[in-house]
Amino acid sequence: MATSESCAVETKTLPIQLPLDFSSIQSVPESHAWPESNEDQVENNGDGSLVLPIIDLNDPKAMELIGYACENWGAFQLKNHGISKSVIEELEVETKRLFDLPKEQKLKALRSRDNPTGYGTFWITPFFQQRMWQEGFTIIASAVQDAKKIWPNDYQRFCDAMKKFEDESRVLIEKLIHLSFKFLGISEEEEKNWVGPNNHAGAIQLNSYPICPKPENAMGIAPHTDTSIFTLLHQSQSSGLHIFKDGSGWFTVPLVPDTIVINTGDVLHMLSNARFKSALHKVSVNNVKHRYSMVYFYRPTMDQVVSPLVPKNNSDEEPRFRALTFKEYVGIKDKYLDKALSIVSIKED
Ligand SMILES: O=C(O)CCC(=O)C(=O)O
Ligand SMILES: [Fe+2]
Repeated sequence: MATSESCAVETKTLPIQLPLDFSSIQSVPESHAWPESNEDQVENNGDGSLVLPIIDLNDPKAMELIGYACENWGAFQLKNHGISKSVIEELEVETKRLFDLPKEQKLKALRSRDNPTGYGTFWITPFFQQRMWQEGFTIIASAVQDAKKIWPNDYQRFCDAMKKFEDESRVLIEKLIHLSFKFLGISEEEEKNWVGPNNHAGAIQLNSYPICPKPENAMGIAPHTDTSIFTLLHQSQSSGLHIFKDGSGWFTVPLVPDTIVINTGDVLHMLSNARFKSALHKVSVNNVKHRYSMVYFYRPTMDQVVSPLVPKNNSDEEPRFRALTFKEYVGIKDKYLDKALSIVSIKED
């Protein structure tokens, strides 16, 4: 991974808020009550007519299928993704070991204004009045520093599990970049600027959603898009991720054994000149199972310039976004959240 300076997931300007001590909670407190959270949570795929694509990476048509999914959904579930079962198992064990600790223990690695890594609430929390039913742990570059604060003598297995997850995730995402760039007609020469150790920054986000006494009144994570190129996500124990499809509404991403969820983020949306969606997604909670998710974000480095790559191959198409460094985009997103993409878009006269 790159240095922490070059891939902050969290902002340095927003206030730090403490997660709730879920272990002692019997009801949803006022601070965490979302009266309307479920009003728009209608299932649209109940009749099975339209479901998030499940793609086999070994399919000879994988490139077209991935391109089609990115254009229409901004997301898909992937089979034969190459992330080993043992890596996922260790990741689950270590994530659970972390979040099962008493709150005081986790607070030893609480994020601060100057350090965007470690334990805390989801980064969009300050944008909402109500709080979310979630606690998280962010890893940038290396987990060692934060893990040592929590387990001074027993941090290595946590760090090893995270490193293996990151290494295999990176390999997979670079394959997906190759296929999706090819689909978009972006040259292999250009692709070299977006892959490899010096041209990306990775981050891991571990999320825990404890059992909630009144899930219809709570929100796991509020709707947002990721700032990444691609995001890779493993949902553990229970489904709960929902993706918004234009013209149709919210879809639940079911738990499908041996698949991993992939979604496109804001940067790929911009690179593709808005041909690929940046998937709007949110998380619901439940009253039966403690849910966990383990997420890997593949992002550019802070100094990389993001601008639409497609028009270079197609002179008829006007760029829809202005060129800016990734650092500038992260700053805009930290300030304006869901308005960020429209702020950097070039308005038609
Ligand atoms: O828990 C999930 O399924 C989604 C998490 C998420 O959206 C994120 O970490 O950005
Ligand atoms: Fe997300």
